[in-house]
Formats: sequence, structure tokens, C-alpha cells
Amino acid sequence: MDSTEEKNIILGTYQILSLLGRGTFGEVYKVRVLRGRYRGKMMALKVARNAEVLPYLWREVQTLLLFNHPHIISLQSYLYKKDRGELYVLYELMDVGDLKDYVVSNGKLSEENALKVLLHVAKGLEFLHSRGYIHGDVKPENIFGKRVLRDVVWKLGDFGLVRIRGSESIIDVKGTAGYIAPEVFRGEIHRSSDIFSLGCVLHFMLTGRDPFECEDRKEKLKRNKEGACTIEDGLSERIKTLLHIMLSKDPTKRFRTAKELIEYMIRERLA
Ligand SMILES: Nc1ncnc2c1ncn2[C@@H]1O[C@H](COP(=O)(O)OP(=O)(O)OP(=O)(O)O)[C@@H](O)[C@H]1O
Repeated sequence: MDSTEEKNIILGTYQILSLLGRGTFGEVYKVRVLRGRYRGKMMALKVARNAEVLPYLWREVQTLLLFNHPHIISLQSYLYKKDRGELYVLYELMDVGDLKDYVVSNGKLSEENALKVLLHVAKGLEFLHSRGYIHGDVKPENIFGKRVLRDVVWKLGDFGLVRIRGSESIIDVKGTAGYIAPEVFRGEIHRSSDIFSLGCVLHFMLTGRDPFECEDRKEKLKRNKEGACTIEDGLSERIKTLLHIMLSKDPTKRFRTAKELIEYMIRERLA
């Protein structure tokens, strides 16, 4: 560590203000940019050191560089320090944090708020889907909020498992139990697999639990593989109908893409 880093300055450019969190890649810091194009701005800097997961972060970097959308987290720049085996990635700061923490701290969302978040994320996904990409890891931890005036804008992040449609004949099962579409366990993935995961996110926002929740982890995984979800009682009929479509075991019975979901939401006055 050089002397500038001792003063909490990374690469002579980013002043660390706080630690936002730790993930499998390394740490994410809230930083103030001290020079260059973004001078004076607060941003999120990911410092990735774990060699095993670097390829996933590279995939995210390569994908995000191509994307510019109000509901997809934006990547400002990156730097690879080959000698140290470290990748530094600068993102826009999502000051509300992720949706998982948001629901855990604020409690379940009202239907109106949950539908608002759903629409924001669906718009980000629509952009991806229309370009032939599948996100592959839609879950509350990968959805981030940012305060804009008095409102919160929600964006899709974490593109480490992104895929181009049809690029792999057999796929590995990655993701988080509770949010994986059942066909993914059979080595199949479609854009509608993201719709299934987003349905699980909607269930989580409204009830505080994913639709496969149970004490026993093995049993939960089994239920997820079988697509045996339990939709909690107490939700309105229109939400239950929406969840039944999104969480359908058969991928062809779901919305095929996020565009179809948005069209349905508009038609049914859910958006
Ligand atoms: N742009 C951002 N703005 C604000 N907070 C962020 C941002 N990116 C990540 N974080 C926070 O930093 C922490 C670590 O995030 P990170 O994305 O590195 O985890 P991860 O390694 O991807 O997670 P996982 O281990 O599930 O893959 C999380 O708490 C997350 O909410």
C-alpha cells in the first residue's frame, strides 16, 4: 500500500467515504472523485481481487459498457491493474442501496410501490431483451435504488451472469435458490426465465419472502427446481393473476419478454 492509499485515497483519484458492502468480488466503496471528468462527484467503486470471480466481473464490464439506459446501472469507467490482479470498476452511486436491504429495513411494499419497482426493472430488462440478452440473475440483491428529487428510481445491476440468447446449448446452473426459473435447472434458459425471476422478486416485495421460502435449504432448492411455488394469501386478485403468469412452470405460459410484461401491465392498468 502506498502513502496515498493510507490516506484513504485509491489510485490517487478516489477518496473513500465509506464501505458500501462486501461481495464475492471484493469491496464496494462510496467514493468522491478527486480529479478527471467526474471530479467532485460521489460514485461507487468496486475493487475486485478474487481471481476466481474476475471473469464474471469482466463480463459485466463488457456488457455494461454497451448499455445506456435509465433503468440499468451505469458503469463510468474501469481499470485493470495486472501486476496486482485487481480490477477497479466505477459505477453511478445507488444511494438507496439494494432492494433486499430496502425491504428488510422498510418492511413489505404496498402493491402500488411494488408495481412501480416492477415497472422500472421491467423497463431495464426490456432494453436487454430487445437486444437479445438474458440477465440470468434477477433477484432483490441485484436491483438498486437511487434518489432522484423526492422519488426513488430502481435499476437493474450485476451483469456477471448475462448471456446472449442461444449462445450456449447447455448452461450451468448459477443464481440464487428462490429466484431461479425451473427450466434453468434442466440446462435451458430463455428471456422468460428472467420473467420468472422477476415474478419471485415481486412476491418478495409484497410479502418479504420468495415464493419457495422454507426452513430447510434442501427442501427449498427442491421446490425451486420443481417450480412448486406458494403464492401468499392476502394479495389482490389482479396481483395473484400477474404472479401466476410470471411464475408459471411452463416458460411458454409466461410473458415471453419484458416488453410483453409491460404491455400487460399497461392493458390491465397496473402501470
Ligand atoms: N453502484 C452501487 N451503489 C451503491 N451500492 C452498491 C453499488 N454496487 C454495489 N453496492 C453494494 O455493495 C455491496 C456489494 O455488492 P457487490 O455487487 O459487490 O456484491 P456481489 O459480490 O455482486 O454480490 P454477490 O456476492 O451476490 O454476487 C452490496 O451491499 C451492494 O448493495
